[in-house]
Amino acid sequence: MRNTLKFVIGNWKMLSQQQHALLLARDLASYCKKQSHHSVRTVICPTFTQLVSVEKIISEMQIASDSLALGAQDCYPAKEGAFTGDVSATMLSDIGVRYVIIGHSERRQKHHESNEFICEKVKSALEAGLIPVICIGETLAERQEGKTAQILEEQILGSLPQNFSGIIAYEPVWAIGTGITPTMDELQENISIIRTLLEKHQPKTASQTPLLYGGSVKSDQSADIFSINGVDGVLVGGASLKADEFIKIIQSAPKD
Ligand SMILES: O=C(CO)COP(=O)(O)O
Repeated sequence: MRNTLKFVIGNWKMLSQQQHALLLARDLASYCKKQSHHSVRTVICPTFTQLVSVEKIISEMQIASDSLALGAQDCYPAKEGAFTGDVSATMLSDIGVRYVIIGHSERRQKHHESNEFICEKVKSALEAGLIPVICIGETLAERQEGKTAQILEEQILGSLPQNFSGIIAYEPVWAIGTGITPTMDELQENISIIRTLLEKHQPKTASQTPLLYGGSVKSDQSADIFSINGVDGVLVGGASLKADEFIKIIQSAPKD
């Protein structure tokens, strides 16, 4: 899977109002319907309240799921129960969601999510048949203290269950929403560190694990990011909310 398939995942965060979300989904679905190759998989992750209507658009337009798929931004690690305000992975799967972002730094920081809690979410997503997209990455302070490799190792060790199967997104916290991206050298170095850590801690599945980059990805540098050895895709925030910009990013992915 790693060598050929490229992922372009749009994380809409809590940034899309309903009307905008529906228009965006329609535009992206029309583009993906015309795509003749299936070596690029686009995944869009609207907020919970928009999942059903976006799923309806994708299914009514009969888009092949290997071209455009639906993702959620989080899930709770229990099948059901008295968890006010939460949504389980099974509930997401039941409405046609196929991917779920887990452990985004905005949740790690603003909702105080620990690696252990994230690991429970990953397990529940896998049990529900969803493909988890686990976010890892260092803060600016950790980077400045030279702790990047240590933090990445702690996150990989703590957030991933044994024989993990899913996707990893490297999102340096200081690059999210700031317009700043790592230099290509720094990105190459950190991608290599993550690959080595995966081989060490997840020896059975590391070679099959797609590794994405996220953090201020725009269409003018996405081709460079794709050209980095070991990068299998991008996780896009702000730029995924504009159809033309996001489509340019999809187009910049190498096609086999
Ligand atoms: O957090 C991100 C994707 O999950 C990145 O967001 P931006 O692309 O807006 O920096």
